Amino acid sequence: MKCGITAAETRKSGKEGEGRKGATNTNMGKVVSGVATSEDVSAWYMDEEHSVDQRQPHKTDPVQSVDAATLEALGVVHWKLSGNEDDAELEQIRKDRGYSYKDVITVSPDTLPAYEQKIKMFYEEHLHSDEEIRYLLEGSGYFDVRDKQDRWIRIACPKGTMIILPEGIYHRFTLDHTNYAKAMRLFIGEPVWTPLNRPQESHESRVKYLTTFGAAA
Ligand SMILES: CSCCC(=O)C(=O)O
Ligand SMILES: [Fe+2]
Repeated sequence: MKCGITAAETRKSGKEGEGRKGATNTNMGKVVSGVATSEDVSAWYMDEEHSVDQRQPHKTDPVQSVDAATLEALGVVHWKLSGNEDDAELEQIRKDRGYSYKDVITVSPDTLPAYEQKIKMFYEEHLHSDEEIRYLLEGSGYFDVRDKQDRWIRIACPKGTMIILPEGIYHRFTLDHTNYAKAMRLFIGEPVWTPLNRPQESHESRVKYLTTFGAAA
């Protein structure tokens, strides 16, 4: 199901966990069945407790939730799928968006070569010259993205999360307390994973991102 929802729907659906049931999202072409509500995404503004383990949730007190409409305005789109590799909606998204390449990465101390180095690299604030597309098959983790005021938003990605970060957005990734994430990586054509660490203000992908999504909300 597509989790991007309109601001109006977000207002109607009310508190997290009380979303409208049984609605049909007709906006997304063939991927239409399902429920688009605020309970589909769990995202929040991060605290600034730099001394606390990055794998902790880093919620503020009180929690400042971020809805799917806010993420969408940053160019971040996501779906909640089954978590199976042969998910029919996944195949439809791949077809619709031209994701010809796929592989699977398992982020855990036992499976990922140069684990410590990669974990550190994933958590350095960076951007890419293409979308970053991940589909969580097992385990979980957090993607953090910068909002328009340069605040960190933490997006919880449990199994089944399909998330697309747009080209040029500043972001980072961390495992959570489970210390394990198995994810499908998707790409259009030959993949380029190179992280371009901040600052990248004159990089054409950053300029393009700001032109498309940069205007203050
Ligand atoms: C959930 S996938 C692991 C992180 C990753 O591949 C990345 O940040 O590029
Ligand atoms: Fe990245």
